[in-house]
Order: sequence, then structure tokens, then C-alpha cells
Amino acid sequence: MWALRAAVRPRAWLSRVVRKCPALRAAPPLPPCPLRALAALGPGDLQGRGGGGRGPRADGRRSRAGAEEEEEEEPEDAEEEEEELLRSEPVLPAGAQRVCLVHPEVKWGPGKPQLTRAEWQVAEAEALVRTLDGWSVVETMVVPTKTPDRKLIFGKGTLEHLTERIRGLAGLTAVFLNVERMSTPTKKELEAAWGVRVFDRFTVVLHIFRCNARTREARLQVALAELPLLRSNLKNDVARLDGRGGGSRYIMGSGESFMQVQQRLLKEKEVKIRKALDRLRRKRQLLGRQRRRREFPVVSVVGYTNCGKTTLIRALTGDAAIQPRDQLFATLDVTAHAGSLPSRMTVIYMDTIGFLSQLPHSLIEAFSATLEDVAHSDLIVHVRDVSHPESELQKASVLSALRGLRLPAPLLDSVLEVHNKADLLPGYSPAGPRALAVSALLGLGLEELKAELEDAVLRATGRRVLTLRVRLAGPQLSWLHKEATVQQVDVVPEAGVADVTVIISGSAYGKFRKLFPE
Ligand SMILES: Nc1nc2c(ncn2[C@@H]2O[C@H](COP(=O)(O)OP(=O)(O)OP(=O)(O)O)[C@@H](O)[C@H]2O)c(=O)[nH]1
Ligand SMILES: [Mg+2]
Repeated sequence: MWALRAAVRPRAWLSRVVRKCPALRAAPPLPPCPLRALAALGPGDLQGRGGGGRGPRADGRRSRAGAEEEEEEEPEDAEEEEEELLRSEPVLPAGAQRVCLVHPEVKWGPGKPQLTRAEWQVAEAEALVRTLDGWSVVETMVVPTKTPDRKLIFGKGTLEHLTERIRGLAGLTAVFLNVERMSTPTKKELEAAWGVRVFDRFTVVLHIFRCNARTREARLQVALAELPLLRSNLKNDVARLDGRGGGSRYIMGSGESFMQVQQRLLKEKEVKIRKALDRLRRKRQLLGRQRRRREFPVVSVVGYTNCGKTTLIRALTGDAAIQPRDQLFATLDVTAHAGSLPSRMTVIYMDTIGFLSQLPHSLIEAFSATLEDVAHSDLIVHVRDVSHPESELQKASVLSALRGLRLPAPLLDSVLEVHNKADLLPGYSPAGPRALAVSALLGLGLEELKAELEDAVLRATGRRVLTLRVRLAGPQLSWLHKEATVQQVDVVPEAGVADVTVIISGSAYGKFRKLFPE
């Protein structure tokens, strides 16, 4: 869920990212850079950075805004320094894993999750595992617990029974314990008891994010989210060294122990990452301002992960270079794509990162700034996978996350719901207003959706459809072509005039009246 500029990277850089993440499930090969540049223009950067200028301005004119605001100079070695910050070992092992999924079910008490059901949480955890290439769930165990906050999560008897079952599973290589975050001592004890590596949801989601992050901002955000893990690993390493009498020793002449040096290095790394992120964020904000000045209406497409946001944008824009994938968190970078509505009005669709219920907190914190752009859009489209058994719960998590973004009230009130994957539910029709059923995959219901989008965008942006009489000899007609969307021109030759139907913003209409006051 988050917005950022998809930078066009040199090919070598892309292949390095892919190589670093061998565990990602069969992601289709990245298209060559020029294609990617077309598919993933950054917010507002509609000329693309070296991307060949496929902007909504089909007339090939350059935007006015570009020169008006100075771009902040990036320090020369910024990119190199960022690459250095991003260099670290993957958090999960490479290669195939045979996983036992253990889901602690809290049946009662304050720890009982609201709204969710064990089967759904289990299905979601299984989907997370399946997202990683070569990983499979060989056994799923839903294990009751009254004490999820205790060090070992389960009561003594339950844990013994669980350990026996896990130890009895042939060929097991890891356990995915479906808790948000596990402390290092818990992890160590469980690994010792079960004889395989144990991961929590934070680690698994983080690894998926790491594999899917493409842009500098997304990669830096993952690196920031990774720091708590590095800190707890450090404690672990130091405890081990201490056992051998090494961890608390002073490094010769420095007056600092190994632990202190490592902590200082991590702190310095955090400061550098935050600084680099700030720099990229300021750039994004600048691009956003420029985009707003260009006055293309912006439609943010949000929704639960895997609901079909990217597929819908591909269908609405006809941009075949956009790559949807049957994978959780396929989209990690917010990208902008130009499309046109029935009246030929150009809108920018922002593809965003998907929501997940119980997304680990530090990941939310690391990525939340990229959702800033949603707050600046003119309309939000909430895509829902209505074929999903827990579609209502997914809707509730998305709405609660949207409320958390403190969006302007009119934007929140005007959310348009798109009920996607209707092809999987023959005869489906949405209940309630402001909702439309579509199949983004099969292209069903898209014309109705575009018409609805157009109405909603006109309402939200104060644009109007007007028919203006202009003199053919004067500059009005070409001015309108530049500053508004011309829908129709009816020439009245005997009078030397034309009736021009346009979609025009309030400010452009004001300018028109001032320039041509007859
Ligand atoms: N049957 C059916 N499948 C669809 C439809 N729309 C999308 N899908 C499939 O759903 C899967 C996810 O689609 P995406 O468009 O990548 O979903 P997303 O919401 O962008 O996912 P993330 O970026 O991971 O959050 C893909 O396998 C799509 O082919 C639809 O209308 N019908
Ligand atoms: Mg997507």
C-alpha cells in the first residue's frame, strides 16, 4: 500500500535484484527497461525519466510544469551509498523448503482476534508460503492456546504434543509459526525443540517484500523494516559469542565492545536509510505537486493484496506491459498509469501495494509514507475480490487501513467499490450503491465502470462539460485543445464559428473567459 516513483533502472541493476532473490516464485522475467518505463511511470513523472515520454499528452507537447520547480540536486554518490545500504543477506534461506504451518488459535480472552477466523488466517499464511518459489506446506496444524503472550506461546502439555508431531514429520525443513513477531529467545527455544528453523509472519512477509521491491524507495523501506531483525540477530550472536567469552570483549584500542560497535553501525545505517528515504520522498512530493498542477485527475486504486488491482489498471489503460501476478504483494511500488475515459478525458491510475490484515507493524511504518499520494488523489477506487470467501473481512481491513491514513473526508466518502472477479460467481450483482461488478481479467463491466469513473471524477474535481461557441478565425479552438478535453466540434460554416463541447476545469474556464471575454 504505498506510493512511489518507479525509477527506470539500468538493466544490470534489475538483474542484480532478481539474482538476490532466488526464492521468489516464478516471477515473470522483467520486461526490458523501455517497456518497464512505460508501465511504471512514477507519480507525476509522466514524461518518465528517460522513458520516452508516454504521457497523457498525446499531442506530444511537453508539460509546462517541469521547469517551474527546481528539482533538488542528488548528491553524486547517493545511488552508490544506497546500494551499499541495501547490501545484506536475505532473511530467509535460499532453496526449497518443506514447511509445517503452526497456527496458534486463541479461542477466548483478550488475545482473541477480532473479526477473523482461523481458517482464513491459515489460508492466508499458506498463500504467503506459496508465494515463495520452491516452498510448500506439508502439514498445517491449528493449535489452541490460552496464553499466546507466554514465551513459548503454548501451554506445557500442548507444546510437548506439538513437538512430538513436528518431530515425526519426515523431510521437514522449517516451521512457519503464524504469529506476528517472535522474540529471539522464543525462536531459539522452539528451534532447539523442533530441530528445524522457525519463522514468524514478519520474517516471511519481509522476505516477500524484499524479493518484490524494485525501486530505490521500496528497497530502502524494506531495509528499514529489516533493522529490528538485524538487531535481534545481533543480540543472539553476541549471546553466543559471550558463551565462548567473546561478545563483551573490547575491540582493541576502540574502547567499544563488539556489541557496541555493531549497535553503532546499525544506528548509523538507520540514520542513512532515513536520510535517503527523506530525499526520495521530497522528490516524490515535488513530482506530486507538478502532477497536480498539470491537472490530470488522479484515481488511486487500492485493495486487499491479490484482489486484482494491477489487472484492473491494465484493462482500463490497455497497457499490456503491466504485469499482474498471482502472488501476494506482487506490487510494492506505487506507479502511475495514464488511461482515458469515454469522453477522452485522461486520468492517471495509481497502482498501490495491497493490504493484508495483521500486517506486521514495522512494515506498515516503513511503507506508510508511500501512501501519501493516495491522500492527494481525486478519487479512490476500492477493488474487492468478491469471489474470496472472506471478502467482507478483507473489505473491513482495507477500510480500517484507509481510515488510518487520515484522508480528507470527501475523498473517503466518495470511494467507489469495484467488485472484481465476478466471472467466478455467475449471476453476481453487487448489493448497495456505489459498487460495480467487473471481471478485470475477462474485460467484463469495464465500459460501465469507465462511465461511472468519469461521473465521479467530474464531481470530485469540479470539472464541467460545457458547449462553448468560438470563432474559427481566432485562437480559442486551439487554446481549448491545449487546456481542456475537446469532445466534439460542430462547425457552423456560414457564421464562421463552431460549437465546441469540452470538459474543462473551473480554473481553465476562468482563464478562457478572461482571455476571450466576448
Ligand atoms: N478469475 C479472475 N481472476 C482475476 C481477475 N482479476 C485478477 N485476477 C487474477 O488475480 C491474481 C492477482 O491479480 P493482480 O492484478 O496481480 O492483483 P493485485 O491486487 O494487483 O495484487 P498485489 O499487487 O499482489 O496486491 C492474478 O492471477 C490475476 O490474473 C478477475 O477478474 N477474474
Ligand atoms: Mg498489484
